[in-house]
Amino acid sequence: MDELIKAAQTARERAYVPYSEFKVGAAVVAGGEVFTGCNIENASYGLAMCAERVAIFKAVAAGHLRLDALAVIGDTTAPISPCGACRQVMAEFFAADAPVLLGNLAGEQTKTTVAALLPGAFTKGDMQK
Ligand SMILES: O=c1ccn([C@H]2C[C@H](O)[C@@H](CO)O2)c(=O)[nH]1
Ligand SMILES: [Zn+2]
Repeated sequence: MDELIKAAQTARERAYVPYSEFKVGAAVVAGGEVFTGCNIENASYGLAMCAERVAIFKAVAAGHLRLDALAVIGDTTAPISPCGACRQVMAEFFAADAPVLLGNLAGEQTKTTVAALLPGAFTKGDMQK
C-alpha cells in the first residue's frame, strides 16, 4: 500500500492547478496494474476534474470494470477527504469493502473503504426493472 501512495504522490506533481494551486494525486490498482491521476482544472472553474476520477477513468478506459484499491494524497492537514462526486464514482467500480488509502504530505495515512466513504451509495442493484 505504501507503493500505491508513492505512485499517487508522483502523479500529484503533474496536477494542472493554476486556479486553486491545490495539487492532488491518486493511484488505482486494477488487474495487477497501477493507473495514476492528478487533478486538472479549467478556466471555466466548474470543469475541474479530481485526481481520483482521472485515475479511475483511466483504469476503466483500459478495460478494467472492477478496481481493487485506491490511494489519494494532497497537501492537507489531515489525510485528504475525497469529494462526494468521487465517492459515488468509487461506488460504481470498486467493491464496497475495497481499501482506500488517504494521505497527506506530512506522511499521515488513513485506511478506509469505499462503503465507509459513502454509506448507502446508489448503485446498479438499486434499480428495479
Ligand atoms: O479529493 C480531492 C479534493 C479536491 N480535488 C481537486 C479539485 C480541484 O482541482 C482542487 C480544489 O478543490 O482539488 C481533488 O482532485 N481531489
Ligand atoms: Zn472528487
